[in-house]
Amino acid sequence: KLGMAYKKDDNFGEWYSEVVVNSEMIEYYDISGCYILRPWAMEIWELLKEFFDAEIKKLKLKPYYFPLFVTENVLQKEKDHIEGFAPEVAWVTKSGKSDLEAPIAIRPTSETVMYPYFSKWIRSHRDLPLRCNQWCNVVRWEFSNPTPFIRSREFLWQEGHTAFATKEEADEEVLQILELYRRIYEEFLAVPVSKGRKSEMEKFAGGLYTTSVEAFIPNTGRGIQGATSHCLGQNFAKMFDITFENEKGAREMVWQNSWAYTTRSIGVMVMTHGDDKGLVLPPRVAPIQVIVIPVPYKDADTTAIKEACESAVYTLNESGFRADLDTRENYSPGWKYSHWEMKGVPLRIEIGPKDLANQQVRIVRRDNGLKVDIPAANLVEEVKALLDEIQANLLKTAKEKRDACIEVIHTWDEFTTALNNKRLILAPWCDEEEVEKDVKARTKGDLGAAKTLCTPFDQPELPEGTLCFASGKPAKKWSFWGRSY
Ligand SMILES: O=C1CCCN[C@@H]1CCCn1cnc2cc(F)c(F)cc2c1=O
Ligand SMILES: [Mg+2]
Repeated sequence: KLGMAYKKDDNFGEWYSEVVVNSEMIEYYDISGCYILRPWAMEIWELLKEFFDAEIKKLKLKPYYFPLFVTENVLQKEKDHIEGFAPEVAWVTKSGKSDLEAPIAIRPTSETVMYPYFSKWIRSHRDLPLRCNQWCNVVRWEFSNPTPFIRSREFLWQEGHTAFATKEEADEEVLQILELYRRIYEEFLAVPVSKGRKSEMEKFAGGLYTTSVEAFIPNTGRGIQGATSHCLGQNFAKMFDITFENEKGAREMVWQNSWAYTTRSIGVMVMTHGDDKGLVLPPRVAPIQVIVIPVPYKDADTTAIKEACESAVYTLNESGFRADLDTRENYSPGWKYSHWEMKGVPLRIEIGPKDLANQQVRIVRRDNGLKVDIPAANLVEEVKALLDEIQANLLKTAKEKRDACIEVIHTWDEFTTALNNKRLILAPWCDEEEVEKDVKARTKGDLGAAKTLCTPFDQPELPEGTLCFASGKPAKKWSFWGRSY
């Protein structure tokens, strides 16, 4: 079956589920909250990984792989930050018919797995910095509505865990990694994000401070955390006794960071760019950037047409583009156009008898549907220019749409109105946690409460005497507020 049953602006949830399945990214699985990631998704994950891995190698990160399992007592070690998460932890309690001596947890994150060994490996300042990254899956048995890529009980991520002798080094790396996350979203996924700091209430409880890149989904009016980079301070060093002998022979605790992005990033891209024909892929993450389709005619030279298609694909691949051709005899050109539009391929090239005769090809853009006939001789430069333009256009369009959703407010009434209008709210705040809790309580509802998303590093001017929208106390900063995923 071709074409979408749901429209993005009419029924976003159904539209999204249909797009991820029809584009062959996701297959639903018989365990709720678990999904099969098919090649069209995994190839995107691998393109992102290729970029990120190369960048963190420049920052001297080393690849590790730690076990999937954590013992109960080790997991419970970090009491306060775990107890809030306890319901999400998945446990192995049996092997075969027999019970295990003690239940074993499946990692929901790897601090407690790694840090006992950081304590063992770090003795002297010469052992620092320690820079560890692992690509793996994690399991969090969440109960809120599961959504492919966005909220699943198992997901793929990279988790970086580093240790430094000084806070300055840790602070610097937190921001270096956050910039890589911004690049993942804006330069690859063409999704605009805001860099900022989480509030004391929203930060990782086990850490010192949390920074994040925040995206926004206009259709639902919800913010979504794109990635996160924490400075853990010396909290985990204290808990796991991770100390080093400094140059003067004195013992000190290390300063640590941890940071991650996940397969959720793919879902944010789908939600941002998809339309009523299906997926729309930014070229830099498109597994196929150009699909070439022969358009045979009753008495035309089908062999010559096919050869022209093959040579176009060859030329594009030789020039470093991900091009492919669809010569399946059992599907019509029209069917193929819809199929590859559903899969979000940025450019389609059609070659028929007329194109052959005129030594040209017809190129069709997926993002805006524009068709251009170009001389076959200019194929590579035209394709490059079009792909670059599509990449830039997708980010620009998404940024304009997101910015159009931002509403600056100054009073409680303006806040609640903006919230009901699915806006991304920018509000002056007194930075008091009690007020944050109060806003959550006052906005409770079946759509979820409003919360702070982040305090953007890029702060607008805060005029003297500006009051907090919720408490009326002197405002200290501008923060993004809204409902979230
Ligand atoms: O967010 C990151 C980046 C990568 C490494 N971890 C940090 C903090 C993760 C915060 N977090 C998040 N979720 C959790 C869920 C659990 F079931 C659990 F036991 C613990 C946690 C938990 O610690
Ligand atoms: Mg969670």
